[in-house]
Amino acid sequence: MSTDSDPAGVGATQDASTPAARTRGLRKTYGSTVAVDNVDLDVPEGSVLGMLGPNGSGKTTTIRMLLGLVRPTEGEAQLLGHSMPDAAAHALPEVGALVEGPGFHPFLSGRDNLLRIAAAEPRLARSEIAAAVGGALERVGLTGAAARKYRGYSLGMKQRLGLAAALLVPRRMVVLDEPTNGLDPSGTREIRRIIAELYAAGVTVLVSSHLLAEVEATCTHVAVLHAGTVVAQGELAELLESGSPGLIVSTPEGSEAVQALRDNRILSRLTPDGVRVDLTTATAPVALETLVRAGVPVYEARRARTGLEDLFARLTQNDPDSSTSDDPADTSETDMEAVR
Ligand SMILES: Nc1ncnc2c1ncn2[C@@H]1O[C@H](COP(=O)(O)OP(=O)(O)OP(=O)(O)O)[C@@H](O)[C@H]1O
Repeated sequence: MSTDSDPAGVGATQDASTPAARTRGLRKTYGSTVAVDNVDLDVPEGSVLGMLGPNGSGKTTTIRMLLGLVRPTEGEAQLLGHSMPDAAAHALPEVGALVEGPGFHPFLSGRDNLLRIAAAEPRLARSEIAAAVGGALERVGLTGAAARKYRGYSLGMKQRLGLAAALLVPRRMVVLDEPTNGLDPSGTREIRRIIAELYAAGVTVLVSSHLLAEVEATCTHVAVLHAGTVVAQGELAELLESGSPGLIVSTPEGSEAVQALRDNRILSRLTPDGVRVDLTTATAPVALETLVRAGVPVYEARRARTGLEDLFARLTQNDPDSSTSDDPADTSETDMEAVR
């Protein structure tokens, strides 16, 4: 952490309780387009925070402001305690980032591109460069393609190379903008593994995604963006548990089902998805047994969406680019690939 004299007032003032990244009243406009509006984001130190939002919700713009690549129209952005973009030189050496357009040279091989980036990395001694590049290529599964020219790489290989560049040296924080974009299912699994490794090593990770299932699989915290604004934020487990637990029962006799449950003091209501049983008033087996005993045919019973799932489904239901499977746990990796 920097303790340099700081006449511009842009240096770090960070203790253990300070978030690794923080924004207050962050806003960015492009002409009449409001890309980000009044965003207050906290990325706790040591967390994996998923910035979740449909396409165009402001994820990339927020990340770019945090990394000092774009100057906010209004508000503040702090990275590792440093004000961005003014103190970028203090914060960025400790941050690895994968953002759009990483600027690789098309006619150089993957390895040579990384060697160029590694040569400009102040934290790597000359004698360490070859091993760092080899290690990063290995980590993202690109060793076999390292000698091929970048321009021949698939989108997934380009993503992997960008990730390798972000992981050339150990970092305090890693920022990944849609890292699974263009990856096949095995590539997606590798990204999850790398994020889990970073988390285990105490590295703070900020990762954006437009898929709830993706965030559920990798993150400890989540911030949901919609139309440039944070609409929900907190620990993933808490947000997933928000809302009362419920069971959705599919039956052609909905009214009879609700009546039978009511006769047994079990709360339920008819919804477009089926009969929603309030599981604070009975367990699922008891509710189902009640229905069966009353002669109500039960075609299917499944867990109702949590508050977060509900919220995200509502935000994305008109977005053709987003996966809106009824049950996000069902979103297969093939689906994830298909929606990009
Ligand atoms: N340089 C720019 N000039 C004009 N408009 C922009 C610019 N960058 C972003 N926008 C607009 O700001 C809004 C937010 O874009 P942003 O890329 O931050 O969203 P996103 O959530 O990252 O979306 P995606 O997942 O599609 O990348 C969009 O309406 C976008 O068109």
